[in-house]
Amino acid sequence: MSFSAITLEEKQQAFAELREIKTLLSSRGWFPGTSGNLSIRVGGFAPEQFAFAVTASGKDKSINTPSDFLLVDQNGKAIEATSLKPSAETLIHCEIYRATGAGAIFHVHTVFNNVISEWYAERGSVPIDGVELIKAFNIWDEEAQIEIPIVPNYADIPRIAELVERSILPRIPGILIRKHGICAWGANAFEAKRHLEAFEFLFEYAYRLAVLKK
Ligand SMILES: CSCCC(=O)C(=O)COP(=O)(O)O
Ligand SMILES: [Zn+2]
Repeated sequence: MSFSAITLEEKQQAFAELREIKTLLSSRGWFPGTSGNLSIRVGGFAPEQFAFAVTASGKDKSINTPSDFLLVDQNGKAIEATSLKPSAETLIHCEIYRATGAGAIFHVHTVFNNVISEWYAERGSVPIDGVELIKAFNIWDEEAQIEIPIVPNYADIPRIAELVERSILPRIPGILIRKHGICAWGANAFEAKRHLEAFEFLFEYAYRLAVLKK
């Protein structure tokens, strides 16, 4: 398979966008202990054109270096010669791209997303009722009620990836992995960031409400 369709300019632009979002999210403490990963799609949707830029595995995401990102194909394999390893969770990104046609996927571990995923684990979703920020998902119903899906966490990433793909809900641009973190996506980096921020706001809201109700 040839990826000559991806220009150096496209690659550099995707890496620059990833660097910018990585720096911002890191300043919020959303990549504790090297956790988290980010990706942006490059090229078209035909299998021979499909590729995405993804964070390299195990890096301290609060530091910017010349070797933070690489390009991978639809199966998560590097498409250029590199000593870098793609994120250990790249297969989850592959499945989300396949299922949604997204342009960017951001994954972060926070205390609020971990606690709320455990609190609602048996229900299998986090309920959110009538909160204004649901509109960040382009859901404009009066007093909208949504459920944010939760999947179990496994050591075997392909197992998580398969479950994620099966659990995606059409209106909800994200999925929680239990006691692990959130994957949020969008048509591009701007939208994926908006969705991620809305999820994190809603998780904190749900957490604080649950505490007050106790
Ligand atoms: C110490 S974080 C454990 C792995 C993980 O959940 C994660 O998000 C980071 O993995 P990566 O390979 O993308 O660095
Ligand atoms: Zn993770």
